[in-house]
This record gives sequence, C-alpha cells and structure tokens, in this order.
Amino acid sequence: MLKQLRKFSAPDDRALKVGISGGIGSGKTAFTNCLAALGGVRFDADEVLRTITGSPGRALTQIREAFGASVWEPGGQLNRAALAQLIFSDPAAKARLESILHPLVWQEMDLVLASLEPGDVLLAEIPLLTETGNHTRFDCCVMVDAPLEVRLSRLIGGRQLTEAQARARINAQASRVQREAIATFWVDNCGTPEDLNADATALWNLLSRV
Ligand SMILES: CC(C)(COP(=O)(O)OP(=O)(O)OC[C@H]1O[C@@H](n2cnc3c(N)ncnc32)[C@H](O)[C@@H]1O)[C@@H](O)C(=O)NCCC(=O)NCCS
Ligand SMILES: Nc1ncnc2c1ncn2[C@@H]1O[C@H](COP(=O)(O)OP(=O)(O)OP(=O)(O)O)[C@@H](O)[C@H]1O
Repeated sequence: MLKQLRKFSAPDDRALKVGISGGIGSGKTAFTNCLAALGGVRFDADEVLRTITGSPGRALTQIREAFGASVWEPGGQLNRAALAQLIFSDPAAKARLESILHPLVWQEMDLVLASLEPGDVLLAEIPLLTETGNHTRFDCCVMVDAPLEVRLSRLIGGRQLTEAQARARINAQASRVQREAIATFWVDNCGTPEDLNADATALWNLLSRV
C-alpha cells in the first residue's frame, strides 16, 4: 500500500531527485527495480559501495589503513563478512568506515546528477538515508517497509545471513518512527511482488504528474 505522508514540489530547472530507502530486507531494491522499469535514471548506493570496495576499488587503501589485515582475505580481497562482523558490533568502527565510504558515494551521485536535465527523474536507492540525514539532498523520499518477521525471513532465505547477523544490521539502522519523520511516501511491502509492482506504478504516475 502506497501512502503519501507529506507534500513536495518538483523543480522546473533540474531533474527531480527521488531518494528510496528502507531497512535491510524491506524490499527497497525490489521496489526500485519496479519503478526503474517504468522510467527514471537509477542510482544504487550499494552497487557503488560494492565497486569501490571490490578489487581494485578506490576505497581499499583507506580501509586497509583504518582496519588492518584482520579484514583482508589471503588472496588480497576485502573480507566483507569480517568487516561486517566488526562494524555491526562496534559503533566507532562503523562510523569510521562510513566516514571513508559515504563521501565517495555522494561524489558518484553528483556525477550522475550532472548528466541529467530538467524533466528527468533520478531514482536513488540509498540504504542509510534516515540515519545520515541525507534526505535533504532529495526532493522527495520513498520509504519501503515490511514487518520485522517478514524482513527476517526474506533475509535469512535469500541473503545468506544468519538470524543474528540480520538482527545486528536491523538494530544498527533507523527505527520505523525515525523513518516516518522524513518520508514523503510510505510503501508497505507486506504483500506479493505484484502488490509491490502496483505501488510502484501508482508512485510513477504521481511523479510523472508533478
Ligand atoms: C560491511 C560491508 C562490507 C558488508 O558487506 P555485505 O556484502 O555483507 O553487505 P552489503 O554491502 O550488500 O549491504 C547490505 C545491506 O546491509 C546494510 N548495511 C550495510 N552497511 C551498513 C551500515 N554501515 N549501517 C547500517 N546498515 C548497513 C544495508 O541495509 C545494506 O543494504 C558493507 O555493507 C559496507 O561496506 N558497509 C559500509 C557502507 C555503508 O554504510 N553502506 C550502507 C549504504 S549507504
Ligand atoms: N513483496 C515481496 N514478496 C516476496 N519476496 C519479496 C517481496 N519484496 C521483496 N522480496 C524479496 O525479499 C528479499 C529482500 O528484498 P530486497 O533485496 O529488495 O530488499 P532490500 O531492502 O533492498 O535489502 P538490502 O538492504 O539487503 O539491499 C529479496 O530476495 C526479494 O526478492
């Protein structure tokens, strides 16, 4: 079910910037996929992060300096599971990693924005929009949500996370109340993929009319 919680206005002189967020396992990627099939230019923060932390990623030197060999594979790659274990049990380590990575994500988004024109729609999937206060970069924010048990079962089934790992990430993220405080649109993803697709179509129709 799509709900509009706040009004927003669209600019005449540049592209419309739509931020899409939600907790881990809420379905924000699935929703953005549906929306992007209807139009818009997609930007995916997780994909940028995977590129800059992959081999040879431009964030690796700084991560190595900050966290050392304990988060490195013998083959020379970043050990993502070890880094996740560290940051989701140590808030200071999480803040340090984010201070290295997040500025690089915004640099990449600015490059995409520079290529857009008035009338274009940027669909930016940003997991930590609420947590970082970066909702102010967007004209409107779409929050995808689902009940905790539904998110856990989707994550444990599909993401190869244990329940404890999934809960650690959920506990490190914003609450529903915090998300509601910044959302322009709210998508309740507790139904079928077809229901989610219908919400994406309804939202696209609204965005196309503003
Ligand atoms: C810790 C890392 C190496 C774990 O990699 P992994 O492949 O297991 O997860 P992936 O990157 O696909 O992230 C999956 C989801 O985990 C959650 N998550 C990741 N990082 C964070 C974080 N710092 N705080 C809260 N949740 C997070 C998000 O919901 C994200 O969508 C990686 O997530 C990472 O580099 N995180 C720091 C960057 C960051 O802040 N990402 C959030 C997006 S802006
Ligand atoms: N309405 C739905 N019905 C059934 N499965 C769904 C639905 N929505 C999403 N899923 C599935 O749940 C899992 C999590 O969804 P998705 O990857 O879109 O979430 P996410 O919020 O982007 O998570 P992450 O933070 O890990 O990137 C995926 O396997 C996805 O296919």
